[in-house]
Amino acid sequence: MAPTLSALFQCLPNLSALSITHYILLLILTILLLIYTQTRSSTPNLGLPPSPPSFPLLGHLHRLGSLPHRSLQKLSTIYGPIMYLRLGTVPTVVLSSASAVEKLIRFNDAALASRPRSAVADILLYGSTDVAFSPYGEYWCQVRRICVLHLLSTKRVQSFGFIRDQEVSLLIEKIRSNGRCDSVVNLSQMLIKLPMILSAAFGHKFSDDGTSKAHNLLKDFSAYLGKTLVGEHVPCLGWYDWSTGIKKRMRKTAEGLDSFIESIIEEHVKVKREGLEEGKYEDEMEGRDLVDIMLNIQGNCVDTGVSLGRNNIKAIILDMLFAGTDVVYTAIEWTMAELIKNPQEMKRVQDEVRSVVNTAGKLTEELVEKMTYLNAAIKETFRLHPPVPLLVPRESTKGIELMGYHIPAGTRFIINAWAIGHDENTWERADEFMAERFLGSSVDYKGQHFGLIPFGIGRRICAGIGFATATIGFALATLLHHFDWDLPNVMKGKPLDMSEINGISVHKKLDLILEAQPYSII
Ligand code: HEM
Repeated sequence: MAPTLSALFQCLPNLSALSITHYILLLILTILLLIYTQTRSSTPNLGLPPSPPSFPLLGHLHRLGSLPHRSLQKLSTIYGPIMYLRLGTVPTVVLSSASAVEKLIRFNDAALASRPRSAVADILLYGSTDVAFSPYGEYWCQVRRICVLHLLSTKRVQSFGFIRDQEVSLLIEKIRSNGRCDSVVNLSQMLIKLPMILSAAFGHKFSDDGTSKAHNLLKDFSAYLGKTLVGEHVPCLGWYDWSTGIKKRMRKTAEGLDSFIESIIEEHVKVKREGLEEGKYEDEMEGRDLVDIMLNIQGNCVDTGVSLGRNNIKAIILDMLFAGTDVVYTAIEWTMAELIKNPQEMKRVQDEVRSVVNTAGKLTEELVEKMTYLNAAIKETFRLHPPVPLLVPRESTKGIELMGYHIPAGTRFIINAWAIGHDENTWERADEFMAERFLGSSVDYKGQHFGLIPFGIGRRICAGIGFATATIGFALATLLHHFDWDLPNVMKGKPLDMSEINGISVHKKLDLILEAQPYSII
């Protein structure tokens, strides 16, 4: 399959924003590249995995398209579950099957525990000093440990149960009061205002305005983290990023988020200062939120071995903020969309939730854990719509032998969790939503079953699985218990639009607008 002109243009974002001069420049460049387009296979015989034809200079960048998880999955049906791509100058291996990932992680977890340097993460995450993008090493180990210990451990997650309860009750109240005028609800817009992580991690109450503002910035943050900067991959085309103004826009988003996080930190500093002045502030960690704890550790590396500066703290807060709001909300939205698309599944889940709650008298997180059909529906959604479909890229720190190929150190690894979830070799009727496939099955998403890896795998697996699943399960059970959900009359009989919009987390493109009828026990 020869690379096409239109395919090339797909990889270059925001072309519509370009002037005619840029188009002409690009056209000339493209023609030059086409003149030099070579052979059907660009893989030199170095024992590397199969590779599609490529352009000189751009390599396979143009193959990513606007939804890379889908483009790469299509390519994998031709070139196999392990493919070699050259993204500009960046050697990249893409894995698209459970068995390929299992072989990779079982034997090479440590060699694959680092992240590649990313110019986007450097701009947005204070030089990649957060947990998710920092390279493997002592700093990563310590900051991950701090987050797990003080925010994400099972004990801490349980202790935030009352916050989830409060926030979800508020959401239900908002939907009810909206329903007094109109039973049609923009559920997506309601969900983005669920500020559970804000309250849990930052001990902070935000207005609807505050959470909406933060959410809009986080939406851009996600979109940028999912982008491929041309100049990062092909340094001599760095002018292209400059000409589109993308870096300038990224910096603006970073500044917006910075001032939001500064306000959180400043409030903590003020409370601490006032407390100390009044002799009421105790230094013990128990009961303090993550920001307090990091401020206490700031500049003091005796206990932890790392010294946290203000920017490090902000980077870590941003990680938690993004994962705890945007990614969690994405999962709830996809599950509701699938249940609406599959009314029989909706009925089974809702019958289960209501029967459990009606018997117990009140919904609790312990009860949610026991709701087998609801939990099966959540797993099925993670399979079909992993919120972070390409996980977060890895980079090999030493040479690896994998499936008969030799992959040198310094190679980027993309693991396509979306392709794995849609793989007919692992899943029967893979494109259908069938929650019951998980009933009585031990398959879960905690990194032991390589066919279902929405939270990743190995030592860089998501640190917030407990927080995420407690929030998602409780929010969904409450929504399904309190309301009957359907499409609004004008949309009935039409297929629900499930288009996606790209980012590091992949959202539903269109808001989920539903009719919510309050449920009452007769
Ligand atoms: C549905 C919700 C979520 C999904 C699908 C998700 C998914 C992921 C994925 C795919 C990774 C990369 C794993 C890898 O490289 O193998 C990751 C990393 C991470 N996640 Fe989550 N996540 C979710 C929620 C959360 C929450 C609520 C938090 C914390 C508040 C969190 C904190 C983290 C952190 C700190 C990392 C970086 C781990 C590391 O690099 O060591 N996540 N997550």
